[in-house]
Amino acid sequence: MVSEPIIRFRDAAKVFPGGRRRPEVRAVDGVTLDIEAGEIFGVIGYSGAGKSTLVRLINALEKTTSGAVVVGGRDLTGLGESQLREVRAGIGMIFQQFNLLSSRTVAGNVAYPLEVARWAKAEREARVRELLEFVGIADKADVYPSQLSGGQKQRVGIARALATNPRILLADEATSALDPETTRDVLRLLQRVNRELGITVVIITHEMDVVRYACDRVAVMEHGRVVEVGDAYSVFSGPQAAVTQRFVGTSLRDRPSDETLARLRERHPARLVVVGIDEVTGSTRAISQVLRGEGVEPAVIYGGITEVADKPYGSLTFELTGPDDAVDAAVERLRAVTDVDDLGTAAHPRRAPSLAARGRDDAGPGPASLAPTTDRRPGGGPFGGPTGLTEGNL
Ligand SMILES: Nc1ncnc2c1ncn2[C@@H]1O[C@H](COP(=O)(O)OP(=O)(O)OP(=O)(O)O)[C@@H](O)[C@H]1O
Repeated sequence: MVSEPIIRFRDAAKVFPGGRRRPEVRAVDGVTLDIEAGEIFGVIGYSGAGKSTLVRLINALEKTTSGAVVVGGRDLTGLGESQLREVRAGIGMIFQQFNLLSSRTVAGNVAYPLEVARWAKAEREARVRELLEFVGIADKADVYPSQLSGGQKQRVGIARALATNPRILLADEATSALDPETTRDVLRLLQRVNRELGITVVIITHEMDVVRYACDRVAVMEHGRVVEVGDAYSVFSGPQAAVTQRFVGTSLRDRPSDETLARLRERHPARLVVVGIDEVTGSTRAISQVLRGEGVEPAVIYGGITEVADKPYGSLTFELTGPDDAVDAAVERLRAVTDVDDLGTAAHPRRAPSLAARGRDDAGPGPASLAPTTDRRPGGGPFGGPTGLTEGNL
């Protein structure tokens, strides 16, 4: 039997009414989306896209103005406050700013929801110990939050969110205040929460690397709408919506910008081609075999390959040196195995249309409000990112 999705949005909308000077805001605008039990689901979008509002509809911190949100089979529309409390009891949440109680110790913070739920003291203490072990900070039980690092604070946040055995954990920009290494640690912990405890995790983020590293599926949001949804690999290896292409571009930076290309042409005047790398058609092995043809000398001069959902993705820019007809034949052979953007030669440059859209190293940083935590140096995503084959190290 196929189980019902644990979270369903049915044409859900949340409109914040305008005032005398403010227009109304359609923060969530007609979202239809299923999140399956047991998955790690990412919601990605730039600031103001409606991610936080969407996630607040799940635990009924906001109510839909139209449409429906169904959680664990219960339509939240029309539920009374006591029924909503029951639904909320099955949902944990963690935040960017951790939201810990500064006057309580680590153990006191984790115990708090158990006190509210009236657990007996002995059971409470045992549960707190178990949770602190699970998140790896048992030695900090008696310490106050101010004495903890960001990563440790988020571990406390996770332990607290798990205290009452929720089925769903919502993580709203939970790693945005953390450095790349700590981000990875916290995402690994969320993966353990998912795999070992069977909890459905919903991660809200503006960083593609977070989705790339941790999520099974992803929804891309813009202006309150879900513009693209699917498994993380398909969405990021073949981005359809312009906003998704921007996320891929700012994260990977595997393709040369116009400026970089001009510099590359000075040093590499022969035929340049950008060759797509993916797990199916454009494997590096297939590409190497194709290029081993007669009379052509290939050299990698730019590029980046990264992993999306454990599968390779990116592109390499080659300079192909040799007689024109041999190079033409090599380009045709390449086209048979993968996507190719033919940039021509320094003497006869060609502008590849697909370069305009995807993955250029000058792809804009996004709106000014895009948090500056993403390391945008070529080859250096928050997690080390692509393999870093860029101009500088060739
Ligand atoms: N309580 C509110 N009243 C009025 N407008 C709101 C309210 N909450 C959110 N909005 C507006 O709804 C839109 C979506 O906001 P939301 O916080 O959901 O976006 P987001 O994608 O989470 O962005 P961020 O990461 O910056 O929080 C924004 O234009 C925001 O100003």
